[in-house]
Amino acid sequence: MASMTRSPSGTIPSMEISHDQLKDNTIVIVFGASGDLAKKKTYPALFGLYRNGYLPKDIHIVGYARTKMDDAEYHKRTTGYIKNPDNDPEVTAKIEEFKKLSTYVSGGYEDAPSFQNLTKHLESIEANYKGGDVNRIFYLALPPSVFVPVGKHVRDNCYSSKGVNRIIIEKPFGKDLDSCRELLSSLKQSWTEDETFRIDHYLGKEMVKNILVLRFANVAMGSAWDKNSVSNVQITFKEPFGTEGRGGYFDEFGMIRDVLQNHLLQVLSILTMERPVSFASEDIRDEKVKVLRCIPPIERKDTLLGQYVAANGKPGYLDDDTVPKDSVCPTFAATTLWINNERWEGVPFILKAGKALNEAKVEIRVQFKDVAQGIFKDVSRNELVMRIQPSEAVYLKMNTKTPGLNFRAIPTEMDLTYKRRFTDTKIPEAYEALILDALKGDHSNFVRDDELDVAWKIFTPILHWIDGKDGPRPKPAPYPYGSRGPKELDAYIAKLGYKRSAEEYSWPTTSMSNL
Ligand SMILES: NC(=O)C1=CN([C@@H]2O[C@H](COP(=O)(O)OP(=O)(O)OC[C@H]3O[C@@H](n4cnc5c(N)ncnc54)[C@H](OP(=O)(O)O)[C@@H]3O)[C@@H](O)[C@H]2O)C=CC1
Ligand SMILES: O=C1O[C@H](COP(=O)(O)O)[C@@H](O)[C@H](O)[C@H]1O
Repeated sequence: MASMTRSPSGTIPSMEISHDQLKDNTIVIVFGASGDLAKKKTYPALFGLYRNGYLPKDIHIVGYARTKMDDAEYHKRTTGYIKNPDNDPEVTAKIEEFKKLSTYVSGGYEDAPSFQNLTKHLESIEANYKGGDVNRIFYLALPPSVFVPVGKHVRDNCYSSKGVNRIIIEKPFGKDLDSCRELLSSLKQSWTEDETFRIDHYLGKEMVKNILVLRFANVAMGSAWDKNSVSNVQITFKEPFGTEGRGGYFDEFGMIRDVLQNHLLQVLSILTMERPVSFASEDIRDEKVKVLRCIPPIERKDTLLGQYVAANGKPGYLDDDTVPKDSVCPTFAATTLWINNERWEGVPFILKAGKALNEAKVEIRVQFKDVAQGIFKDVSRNELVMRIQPSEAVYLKMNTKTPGLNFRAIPTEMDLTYKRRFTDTKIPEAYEALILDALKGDHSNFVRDDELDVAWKIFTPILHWIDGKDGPRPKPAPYPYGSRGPKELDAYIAKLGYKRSAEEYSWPTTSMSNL
């Protein structure tokens, strides 16, 4: 458990690690090493930690999957996404070092002998470790359908008898409330809560972590943080690419399970929870669960679904060979959540996410209420925007007098763009931060089982409707690849009280000659 200390500045508390931190004799085993997550995020994050000296001494990484690959192919796949745009020789040399400590074993997910073979490989590495315990971190970069057999086989066949064992599993944790409960209880038969780390990588993102500080270390922010000041909140996830080649996974899960039910709901819970007693993981997660319990299940009338179609030379969702031709799987979803507590009653929280949209952007937009009418008529509303990615930023849209001899209000902003404000800071990738947390044994930024239970309660009825469990499946509205989403979106948001700026808003500079 983490304990609180004062930072050198004496202002923002910092965390002192008193977890079971792994320092040496540790192997990270990546299951699903042939896959998309492994190549795009897990291995680049492991490399980032290695390069900066954060991994335990004598670390080894063992990839495991069914695909047969030789070492050259394995290293090509797992280092292909490591960024080195200028071919920096120091990075190139580190990549070569990294390859030397990474090996691959091929095997199945359902049969004991495959896992026994993996253990032999682990033991051959550990034979060179100098005395003491040997620690094993099992990272399941796999589809949820194999979490249970892999979790069980690893526990039965690969568990280190003299050292720390930890298992990291990826979202989505099940497909609905019942399957999540089943998944959790099956895994609990093999792994303790302390050994289990359920990743939602949005909890590792810098700006998501910053929400706690922005809210609770700023009196000005705290006092405007409720239904008296806030009109509506939008949490938006936009990706400019489709599901190309991932249809096998995506078509079964859809946009709500892929992003809304986990990433965006986590953001919402931190944005709306009450002040935790401390930064200790259980205190934070207690508050998140409390606020989630105030949210009733989403209603059909509060949901807008979409699916992208071919446009701008790009294929539609149904054109992908891995997708059934008649699929009604939503690749876009907007839903509204209501929090029935004293602070938030009546404020709509609009969660929207889509693939194949016009830009890459994840942001939180808190729109405040209209200013009292009278001397100011039709001035724009204040908005606090927290841009999670790309280019982390927080800006507050405010009205200011136009400079000069007139007396007119125009929208401007107070802007904290990280790149400008923190010029020499490298912001860690979410997976770097989370893998390091797991090595330290810190659960603060991982998902607790009761959080999942309440999260699925909110989403299960709407998902069953979309899955066609209680009637015909709803047909998503088509939207062109590269567009802003279904054409119904603007009306959907406006109905919930969102008002666009009265004046044309130009950011970050305004030319007075255009006014
Ligand atoms: N991709 C991403 O950006 C992100 C993914 N995730 C999560 O990570 C997990 C893995 O995702 P991702 O890497 O994209 O998925 P992949 O489809 O790439 O699967 C990973 C690997 O698992 C094996 N696999 C695939 N399908 C099956 C199956 N039906 N049964 C058994 N094994 C299978 C394959 O390895 P082999 O056949 O060689 O054994 C594959 O290379 C998912 O839970 C996803 O939600 C989370 C965040 C981001
Ligand atoms: O979990 C997932 O997240 C990624 C987006 O992650 P990001 O860190 O790049 O925002 C998404 O593409 C994928 O579909 C989903 O499974």
